[in-house]
Amino acid sequence: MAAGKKEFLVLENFIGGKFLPCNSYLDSYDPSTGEVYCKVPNSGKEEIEAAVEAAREAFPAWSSRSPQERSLVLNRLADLVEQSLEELAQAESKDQGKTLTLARTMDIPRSAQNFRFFASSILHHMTECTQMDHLSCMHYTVRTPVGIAGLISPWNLPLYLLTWKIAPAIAAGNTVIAKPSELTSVTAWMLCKLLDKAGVPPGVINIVFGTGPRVGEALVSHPEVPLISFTGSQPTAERITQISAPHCKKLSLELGGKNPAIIFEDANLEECIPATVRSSFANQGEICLCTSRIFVQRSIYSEFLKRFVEASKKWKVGIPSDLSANMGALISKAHLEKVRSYVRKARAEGAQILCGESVDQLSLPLRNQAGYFMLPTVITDVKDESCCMKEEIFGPVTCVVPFDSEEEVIKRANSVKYGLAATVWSNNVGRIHRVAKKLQSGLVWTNCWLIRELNLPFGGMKSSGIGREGAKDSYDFFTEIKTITIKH
Ligand SMILES: NC(=O)C1=CN([C@@H]2O[C@H](COP(=O)(O)OP(=O)(O)OC[C@H]3O[C@@H](n4cnc5c(N)ncnc54)[C@H](O)[C@@H]3O)[C@@H](O)[C@H]2O)C=CC1
Ligand SMILES: N/C(=C\C=C\C(=O)O)C(=O)O
Repeated sequence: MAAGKKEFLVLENFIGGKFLPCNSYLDSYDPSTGEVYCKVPNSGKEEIEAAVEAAREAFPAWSSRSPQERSLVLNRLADLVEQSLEELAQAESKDQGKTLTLARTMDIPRSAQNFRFFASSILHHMTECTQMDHLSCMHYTVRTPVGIAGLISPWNLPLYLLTWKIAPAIAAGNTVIAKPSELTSVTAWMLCKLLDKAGVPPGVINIVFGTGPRVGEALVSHPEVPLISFTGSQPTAERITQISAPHCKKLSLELGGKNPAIIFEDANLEECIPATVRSSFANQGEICLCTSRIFVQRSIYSEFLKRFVEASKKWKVGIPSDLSANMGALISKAHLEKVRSYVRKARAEGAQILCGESVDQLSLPLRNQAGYFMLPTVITDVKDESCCMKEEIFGPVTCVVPFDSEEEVIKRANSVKYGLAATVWSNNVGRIHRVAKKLQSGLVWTNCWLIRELNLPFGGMKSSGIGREGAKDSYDFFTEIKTITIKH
């Protein structure tokens, strides 16, 4: 390398158990500095063809292994991810912009847990049997892996969401072709280095890097990939649905949210305020489960707002390696501009910006001043019809509005196209059950946020997606069911 010339981390595709270079590469940025630091393969149809061939060859042997044998491999992968926790967390934080603390305590531990969880749950599935004695018949169901699974994941929780798809797919006996987001590909590439040691045979997990329109569409439209699991935005899901429709592919779509927090006057504000700050701003607000509409009962509205703004101002934005930071950088310049534009639109509509963007000053070290940082921003005096109350912003921006009655708040909470996650804060158990049941939301957390039970269904209603993931739901999705009738 010539003096003064910058060295980049150069990723390679992983196909058939081998790292393979690509003809062209994409720039990948460090969100905390705005500088290019990594080159990501810009793959296309050719690489998908090679991956399909490898996955097709690996399928008969892998799908014939017993669940116990596959479970051992998944457990070894979990061990290896845990052993590489620090290295993976450092890489995830640099690549995505999230704090090192969050990558260490949430992203990477959960990635290991995904493998360990499905290593266990695959051992416990049962099928059904019924009898028709009057016809001397019995009927039973069998489940078989679907084949080659196409897995497409986003940039907000890169390894966490990728492994949430890979683990159940291979546990059920499928082989996979995964396409991580082109914005955050590094930890997926690092995972490939662990596969051989874990005993994953060549071709069982193939990872192909590149953009959605090029390599993503080549994967989705491939006739030999009968199943697509996708997490990302609603417009991309629409496109995937269109492309896969002629092939009648199985689809699981985990999409966005416009998640309400409903705070009744009997809520414990000591617990509710810090939890709602976290649910609004964790991971820079870049989690599909983040709160972005806070409905507060009028009798406690002023007190809540004052305390919530105070707490939001203490949610520290810092460089990702700063262990005292609560929030790092947003994913990209384009995304930062998009999130900021919502704050400008709110102001133009007459809303008040109580803290954050355009109100407070962000202080950053010199080398991070071109990074994609933004302060946690709280908006009020905003109408339910405003785009800030309707559209997914996917950044550190949350709106706080008052409400009067239970009936009214349910109606308003349900008045958006999304239906992913809600939180309800109250000490009245009857009210909690009533409200939770009436909310159009795949997940409702009461008096808490983001406590995950991986056994139970995860997914959204309305434009938040199709299908559910979890122990039984993922098994159902990644297998085909057949009913067999025996006359005896
Ligand atoms: N889980 C969620 O709710 C997420 C929501 N978003 C939302 O989406 C917005 C845009 O973010 P993007 O990164 O552009 O999300 P996206 O939905 O475009 O990207 C997600 C994944 O889909 C792939 N992809 C994109 N176009 C594709 C296509 N035509 N065919 C196949 N794969 C394709 C991408 O390469 C990436 O791997 C964000 O501002 C946010 O509002 C983004 C990421 C996650
Ligand atoms: N799908 C997303 C988050 C999932 C979290 C979980 O399974 O615990 C997302 O942010 O896109």
